[in-house]
Amino acid sequence: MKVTIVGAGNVGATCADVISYRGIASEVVLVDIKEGFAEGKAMDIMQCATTTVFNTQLSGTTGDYTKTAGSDVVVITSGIPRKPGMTREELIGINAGIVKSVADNVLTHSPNAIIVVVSNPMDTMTYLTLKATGLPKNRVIGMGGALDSSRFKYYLSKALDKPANDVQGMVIGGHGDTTMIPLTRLASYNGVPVSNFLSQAELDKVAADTMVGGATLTGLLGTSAWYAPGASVAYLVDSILNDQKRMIPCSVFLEGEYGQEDICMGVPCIIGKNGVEKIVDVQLNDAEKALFAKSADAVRNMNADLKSVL
Ligand SMILES: NC(=O)C1=CN([C@@H]2O[C@H](COP(=O)(O)OP(=O)(O)OC[C@H]3O[C@@H](n4cnc5c(N)ncnc54)[C@H](O)[C@@H]3O)[C@@H](O)[C@H]2O)C=CC1
Ligand SMILES: O=C([O-])CC(=O)C(=O)O
Repeated sequence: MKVTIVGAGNVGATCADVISYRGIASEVVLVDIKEGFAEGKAMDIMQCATTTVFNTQLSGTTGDYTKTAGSDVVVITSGIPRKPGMTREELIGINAGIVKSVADNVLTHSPNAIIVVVSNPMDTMTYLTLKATGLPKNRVIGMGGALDSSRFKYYLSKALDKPANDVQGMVIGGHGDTTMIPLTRLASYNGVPVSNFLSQAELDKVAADTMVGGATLTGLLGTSAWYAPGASVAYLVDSILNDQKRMIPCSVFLEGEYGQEDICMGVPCIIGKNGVEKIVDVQLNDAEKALFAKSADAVRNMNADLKSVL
């Protein structure tokens, strides 16, 4: 199976690295516009083949999309990341044009690919990709919920003082500092509701920390995060390529689900070889429904800014 990753920067290269050493795909092509950059990243990762022990064939190209031909999955990470103090939404002006032209280029050579959108503001970039390409909705998937959920589980595990892998939880809604919805009511420690162990104030803090998880890292690092984002993309790609049918919150096109239409937002999805195979309808309570509607209003406002590119 072949994966193309456009953008060989922090997130793209990390994703290529994880896909390679975990043997998720047989071939990975990295594409970037910076001369020699994707080639260099691919060569560096390939030189891990005998130490981390993998057989994935990784190559890089400066903008030659013929090398991406026949990809099963294309990941779009090209664009600028935010700096401390910025929101993801502020990136739309530059990233919309980049994402649209990249989507056109990849589809010319891989007309059957499933596209995973990572560039921010991710929900709006996913909507743009869907509208600009006219692809069926199962083949355009925004990655954000997998990452936000892994951060949620990290903060829950810290509050519980228990291993993160014993914690279950999910974040839905928009992938923004104020639009994410960590579902604390449904989170569990090995099946036992976390409310058995944590007070409401502790749960509220976990939710608040999760929502600004990306901003916290941006403040610490000077640019946005990449290890967990890259690994989260690889996790999603694994479920597609290996038809794992995992339930992963992803930003997908809604047509009435969760009370929303004509928008891409994070909801739990079954992800398999056909991309989005099902949207799982989780019964939200009234407070969660209100948060989802508010989140949708914010994402819809952002989508309105796409008028000049669509
Ligand atoms: N959805 C999510 O959960 C996450 C999204 N992001 C977003 O992913 C994007 C990438 O972040 P980083 O990798 O940290 O940035 P980065 O700056 O390290 O890498 C971006 C790369 O894209 C390349 N690029 C720009 N225009 C291009 C084009 N037209 N064609 C091919 N390559 C092009 C740049 O040369 C650069 O190497 C940002 O928009 C960031 O906000 C980052 C983390 C998580
Ligand atoms: O915070 C950012 O700008 C990058 C991102 O989406 C994340 O790490 O969640």
